[in-house]
Amino acid sequence: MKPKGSRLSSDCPVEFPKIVTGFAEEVKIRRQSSQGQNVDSCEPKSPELKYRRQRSSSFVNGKYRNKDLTLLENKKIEENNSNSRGLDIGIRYLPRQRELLNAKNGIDFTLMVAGQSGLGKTTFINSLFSTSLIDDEIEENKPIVRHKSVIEGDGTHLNFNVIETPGFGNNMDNAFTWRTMVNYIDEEIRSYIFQEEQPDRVKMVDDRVHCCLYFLRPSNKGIDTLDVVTMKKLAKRVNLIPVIAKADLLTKDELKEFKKEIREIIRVQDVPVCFLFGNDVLNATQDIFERYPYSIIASNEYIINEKGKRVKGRQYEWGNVDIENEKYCDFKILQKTLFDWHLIDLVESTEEYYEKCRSEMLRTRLLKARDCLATKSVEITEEQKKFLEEEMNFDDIEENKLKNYRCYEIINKTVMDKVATEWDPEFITRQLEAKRKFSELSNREISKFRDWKKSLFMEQDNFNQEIEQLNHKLENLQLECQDLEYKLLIGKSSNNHSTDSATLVNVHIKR
Ligand SMILES: Nc1nc2c(ncn2[C@@H]2O[C@H](COP(=O)(O)OP(=O)(O)OP(=O)(O)O)[C@@H](O)[C@H]2O)c(=O)[nH]1
Repeated sequence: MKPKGSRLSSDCPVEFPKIVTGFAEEVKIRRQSSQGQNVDSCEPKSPELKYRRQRSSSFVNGKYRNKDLTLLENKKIEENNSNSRGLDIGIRYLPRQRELLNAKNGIDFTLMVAGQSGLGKTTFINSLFSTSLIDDEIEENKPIVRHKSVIEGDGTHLNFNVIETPGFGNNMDNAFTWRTMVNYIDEEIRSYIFQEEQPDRVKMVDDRVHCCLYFLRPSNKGIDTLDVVTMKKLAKRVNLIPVIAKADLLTKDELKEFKKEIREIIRVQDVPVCFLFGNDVLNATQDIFERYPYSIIASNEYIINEKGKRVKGRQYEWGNVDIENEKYCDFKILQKTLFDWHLIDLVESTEEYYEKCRSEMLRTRLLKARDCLATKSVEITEEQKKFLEEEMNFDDIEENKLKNYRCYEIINKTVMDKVATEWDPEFITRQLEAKRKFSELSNREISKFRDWKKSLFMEQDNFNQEIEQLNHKLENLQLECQDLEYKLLIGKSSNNHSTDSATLVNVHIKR
């Protein structure tokens, strides 16, 4: 059984992180490879990118010295600087101080692994570090599972969160399966905005998603519609990087073709990769745009590679595959992209996106306050109503200054959650569908009622006609009776010879 606290449902914000002790080993591997052959082939060409990588790398490793120089040379530079008679006292040490501070505080990084079931997402996460972060027993009934870990190494640490989406795409109707992930990403942003408004911000939980690796099934038949739709939805709110899972199931040529095909589909379908980077850092992050989709082979098993080293790899009847060998897949490059080269780019771009969401949400709250005065869609007290009516200027929001905060208080998280639900595409589609069904049903009932009314009128007509015919018959019978009576009277009078002719005439006239 998995240890309690390492995996919790999305609705529980309090978690106990898992501390990974194997990171030092991982750093060592990284250092070895940075001096060795593997990384050389993917050295950045532009000086800017080189600088950014150095910056990211020295940050992650907790270093604040120039990596190209020895410790002694660094010390000499420092001494020279301190002997420069105060001429260069200034801001030149700020970056170093910032690096030290970052190294001390560590950094929060949340990675979402999305994609259809069984593509090796869990195995990939567990392959990243020398210790497994996720236990294999997954509770299928939870749509979002969060794993928290603290990765320690070289005097700094990384609060690494992994968001898994087990069972994605397993439903009969997958029309809105993407909504769970999209809602999670949006909700984390929303809840961070509201946490920032709290007086005590020490215990803030930051689970904003910085990057989403989207796992694509290895095939030579393109991408499923579900994957295209989901990537489209995710790409607008998170740095999305598509990856080809289980790349060992394709031959080298098939993999090359499949990569080309995916790039074409992504271009045609307009799915932006790492959308939050914007254009400013495009040069620095160009390698992601050039390389995607990354092909991955993942494994938690160890093998002995060609150099006799114990490495993570997969064993086949025909031989072994070292997953870190760039000849077979992009596992190592992706690992470096995420943790060595672009970690800060991913976090900072998400921060920028968050700022945009924040200002958008605050504006929405003010507009909602104006709407609720007009439509009474939110329950507010008389006092609040008076404040909104008399003191707020909704035409020029900036004019209100601090009064806006009072308004934010009235339109709180509960109201915004309701608004989010009302804007939810599934909610809207289901609402429209329900309306359509209701109108279909009521139209059917109305037409049934009309038919029934018509048949009733027809029956009534028939009855009226029958009544008329019966009346007619009755009248005829009455006439016949009177005729008979008359004839009877005439017969009697001729027999008696005393019949008063005037009376007979009267009777006849009456008839
Ligand atoms: N051939 C091959 N098999 C892999 C690879 N990665 C993972 N697997 C295998 O695929 C199976 C499923 O892997 P998981 O990591 O559980 O897949 P998942 O995407 O997490 O699955 P869900 O949790 O259901 O979403 C396991 O048997 C893994 O050993 C790979 O790169 N190549």
